[in-house]
Amino acid sequence: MRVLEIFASLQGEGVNLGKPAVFVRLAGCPIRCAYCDTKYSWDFSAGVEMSVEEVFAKAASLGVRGHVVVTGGEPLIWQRRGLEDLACALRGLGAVEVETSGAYSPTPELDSCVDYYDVSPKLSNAGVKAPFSPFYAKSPKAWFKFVVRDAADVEEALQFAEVWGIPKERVLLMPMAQSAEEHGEVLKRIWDAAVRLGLRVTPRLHIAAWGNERGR
Ligand SMILES: C[S@@+](CC[C@H](N)C(=O)[O-])C[C@H]1O[C@@H](n2cnc3c(N)ncnc32)[C@H](O)[C@@H]1O
Ligand SMILES: Nc1nc2[nH]cc(C(=O)O)c2c(=O)[nH]1
Ligand code: SF4
Ligand SMILES: [Mg+2]
Repeated sequence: MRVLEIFASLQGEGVNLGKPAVFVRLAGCPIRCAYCDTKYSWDFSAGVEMSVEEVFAKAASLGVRGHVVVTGGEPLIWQRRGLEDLACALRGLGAVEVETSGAYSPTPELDSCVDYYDVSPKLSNAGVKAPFSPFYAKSPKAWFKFVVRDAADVEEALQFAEVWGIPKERVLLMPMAQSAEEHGEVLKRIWDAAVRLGLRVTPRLHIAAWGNERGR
C-alpha cells in the first residue's frame, strides 16, 4: 500500500469527535471533490510503499491506544490489495474507523474488521458525480458526514438522506472550511437551517484549532 502519513491527533470529525487516535492516510483518490482539503492525496503514486507490518509498527510506536482512523485519499481503493489485512491488524490498537466517500462498498473481509464507517457522501457542492453504495445506509456501523456551506446544502443533505434511506439520527452536518475563520463563518450560515430541519451539526475540531495544517 502507498502511505502518505501516519500521525497521532484527536479525531476532528464525525461521531467520534475528540477522541485521541492514530491516523493512517493512504494515497490515491479518483473522486476529486472541488472542496477537498487533502488534494496532495489524489495521486496514486504519492507517499511511500509500506507493508501491513510496517504500517502497524509505525502506528503502534506513536503510543496512542483506543482508536485508529484509516483515511486518504479514498482508502477503499486499496481493497483486495492489503486494506483488509491492515484494518484487522490495526484493531490490535483500538477501534477501527474508516473515512470514506461511500463510493465503494466494503468487502466482507474489510467489513469484519471495521468498527465505524465515517461516510461523507458527495453533494452537488463537491462539483463531481460520485457514486454512493447503498450498503452504508443499512450498516449499523455507518455515520454520514455531509459537508455543507449554506442552508441550501443543508436541505440537499436531508434530501439525500431521505432518498437513500439513511436514518436522520445518523446524519452529521460538517462545515466546509479550511481555516478557523471560515469554519466559524460557515457554522453561523448553516446553524438556523440545521435547527429548522432537525439535523445535528459537528465542527471540524482540527480546523478550528490548527487550520488545514498537515499531520493535525
Ligand atoms: C479528505 S477526506 C478522505 C476520506 C474520503 N475520501 C472522504 O471523502 O470521505 C476526509 C474528510 O474530509 C472532508 N473534507 C474534505 N475537504 C473538506 C472541506 N474543505 N471542508 C470540510 N470537509 C472536508 C471529506 O468530506 C471527508 O469527510
Ligand atoms: N484531526 C483530524 N481528524 C480527522 N478526521 C478525518 C480526517 C481526514 O482527513 O480524513 C482528519 C484529519 O485530517 N485530522
Ligand atoms: S473523496 Fe475525499 S479525498 Fe477524494 S477528493 Fe473528495 S474529499 Fe478529497
Ligand atoms: Mg482531513
